[in-house]
Amino acid sequence: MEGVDHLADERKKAEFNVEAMKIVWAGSQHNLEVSNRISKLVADDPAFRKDDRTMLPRKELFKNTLRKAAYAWKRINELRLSEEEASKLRFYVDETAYTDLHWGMFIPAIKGQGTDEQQRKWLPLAYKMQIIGCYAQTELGHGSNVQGLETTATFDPHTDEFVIHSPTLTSSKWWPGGLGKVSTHAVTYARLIIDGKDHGVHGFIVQLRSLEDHRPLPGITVGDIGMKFGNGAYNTMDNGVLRFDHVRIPRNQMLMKVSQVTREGKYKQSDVPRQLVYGTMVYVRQRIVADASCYLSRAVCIATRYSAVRRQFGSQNGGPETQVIDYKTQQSRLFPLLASAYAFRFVGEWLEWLYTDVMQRLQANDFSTLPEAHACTAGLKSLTTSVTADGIEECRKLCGGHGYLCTSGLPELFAVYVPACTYEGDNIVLLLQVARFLMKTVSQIGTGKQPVGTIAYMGRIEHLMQCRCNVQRGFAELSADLVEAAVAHCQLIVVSKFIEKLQQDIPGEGVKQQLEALCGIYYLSLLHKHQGDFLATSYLTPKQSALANDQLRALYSKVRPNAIALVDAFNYSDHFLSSILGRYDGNVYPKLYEAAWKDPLNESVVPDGYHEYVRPLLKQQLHTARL
Ligand SMILES: CCCCCCCCCC/C=C\C/C=C/C(=O)SCCNC(=O)CCNC(=O)[C@H](O)C(C)(C)COP(=O)(O)OP(=O)(O)OC[C@H]1O[C@@H](n2cnc3c(N)ncnc32)[C@H](O)[C@@H]1OP(=O)(O)O
Ligand SMILES: Cc1cc2nc3c(=O)[nH]c(=O)nc-3n(C[C@H](O)[C@H](O)[C@H](O)COP(=O)(O)OP(=O)(O)OC[C@H]3O[C@@H](n4cnc5c(N)ncnc54)[C@H](O)[C@@H]3O)c2cc1C
Repeated sequence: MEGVDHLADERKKAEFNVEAMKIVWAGSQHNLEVSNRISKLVADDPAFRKDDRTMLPRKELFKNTLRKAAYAWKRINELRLSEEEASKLRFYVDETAYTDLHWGMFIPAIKGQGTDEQQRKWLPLAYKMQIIGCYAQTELGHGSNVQGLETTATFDPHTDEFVIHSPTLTSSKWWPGGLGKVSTHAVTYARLIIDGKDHGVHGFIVQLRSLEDHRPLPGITVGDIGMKFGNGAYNTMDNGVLRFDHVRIPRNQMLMKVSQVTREGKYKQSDVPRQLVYGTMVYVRQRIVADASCYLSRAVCIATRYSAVRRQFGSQNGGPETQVIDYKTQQSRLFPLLASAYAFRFVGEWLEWLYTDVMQRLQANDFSTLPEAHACTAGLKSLTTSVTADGIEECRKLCGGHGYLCTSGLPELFAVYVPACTYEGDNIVLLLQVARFLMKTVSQIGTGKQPVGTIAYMGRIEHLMQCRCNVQRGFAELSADLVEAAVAHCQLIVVSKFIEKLQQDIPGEGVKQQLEALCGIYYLSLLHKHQGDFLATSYLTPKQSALANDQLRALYSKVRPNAIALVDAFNYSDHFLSSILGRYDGNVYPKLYEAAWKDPLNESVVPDGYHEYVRPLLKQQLHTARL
């Protein structure tokens, strides 16, 4: 019934202060306040309706996204929202759009790789959205292999310009978000050619479309690459294709913080690592880790609330059937994901600190932690997006048949999220980077260079030092095993940061105890999943492994009465969750039934097509029956 909280009894079971946990999840009282205010602003505004997305044809869907982005920008300016509040508003609008790349990559690329003069010129235009940018790196023929990109930027000393060109079909830029129909400019990655010499991949600001009539500029061929996975989902984004036919740009539009080209055509490499040209990807990868905890927590919130509402089997003497959340199988699938959502939240906070620290060190020309930052951002992006994508799908399955309905919110959540395993770096390619970092660390053990930070534990690998085995032995041959080692390394980082979080002062009655239980579930579920490795290497005895499993089950029982309160602490509105199964009030069945009749297919009792295609069939069958 309307107005009744069908989960009230569950909420009464909570053994901790939910409001205090909301602050832990938000990161601070201030963050919680801003989230509450902006989330309500969006939820209360019908202009931000999103329950129709999966039913709109693509052109209508995309125009609707443009409308929402323009309206959001209007509200941001009317309300004079800060950058933090504006970012929160785009988050709660919850619709992938060209603005993600304008704010999330185009601007960071200029800030990270542009000179002060270039930043002064371009950032004010971008902040006012007087230009709209995208990040055009990937090509039809190359994405992972950045050094294999084919687009060229040839310096012309006669005109002091670069000539940007797409020499082959495979050099066509392909995938950049916002490129297909909206962006007026791109940070484009191309091979710098001076006097016939190839200096490798560098970033260039290139205008693509007229600021007067939005038509492509001379030499520019640009469009959308077509429909992607799922209805609605990522089809609100205009991922594009772009070709250059000898497009000329001024020399000062090469991003020159990392390296420069003088008027005379002399190439100068600053005394900074060339990898800083990859800096924008590192920035986004660390943000994607925080993003993963948001997506995973949304799916877990839906599946947990529905698991408490859903009853199936187990009725005693006509009493109520058993809540499916009480089945140990349901708990063993759901609670590790709940624990992972919290774990990723905390490792995301730490990674943001690591990234900020590296950026501050770069200011002082201290590049000592850049390799660790690359390995951590690459590895944790890979780990958290893989677990989150698989976790959203598991949450769909945890909801049985109703999880497959669009009104559950889970199919679209999965379709929107799953490319995160690929963009900003294919997850396996990134894990290979971590593996390379680990092997390099091992090769340095015994040379006096003690591992520190997240690899400090490797300093204790005595046996590797003694055998001095050829650590470079067949990296390619052993790469699958090395990828598993990389995953384990990243999981250790997540566990370590969860434990470090618990060592902080955490206010609120019972809050720390709940987080300790979730931390235990996180690492014991990993131990259970990988117990073969621990047993094979004698790190665990069979008895210890059995004890760990017993403790894991005991922790499930400890979390069970708090499960609903633990997902309430995510503080997601019904609008943001956009899920009948995940409604705060648990009023699922009446709302599912109500929603079904709103489907366009039910606008007519007899479906279009009956008279052309069904009735003749029936009549034919009737005729046969008479024979
Ligand atoms: C609340 C809101 C949150 C919002 C969240 C944000 C969400 C926004 C997402 C929007 C959606 C989509 C956007 C998507 C954008 C994109 O996909 S952009 C394109 C991304 N492409 C990639 O990631 C390509 C992946 N490939 C690479 O990174 C490199 O090519 C690779 C690292 C694989 C290989 O590098 P190479 O230079 O070829 O060579 P290698 O020999 O391997 O490395 C040499 C050396 O350099 C070190 N290295 C490599 N990369 C980095 C780096 N990024 N930083 C620092 N150091 C780096 C490497 O470790 C080697 O060092 P060594 O000492 O010699 O071992
Ligand atoms: C939704 C979406 C949005 C995107 N947005 C942007 C954007 O805004 N800007 C942009 O520039 N790009 C963007 N991209 C492109 C994205 O960055 C690339 O698709 C991604 O980096 C993967 O590269 P790839 O497609 O070349 O994959 P590939 O590298 O071709 O991967 C194919 C397979 O090969 C494997 N593989 C590749 N190399 C190795 C190796 N050395 N060893 C072992 N296995 C290997 C991979 O693991 C994978 O299994 C986007 C992509 C998507 C899906």
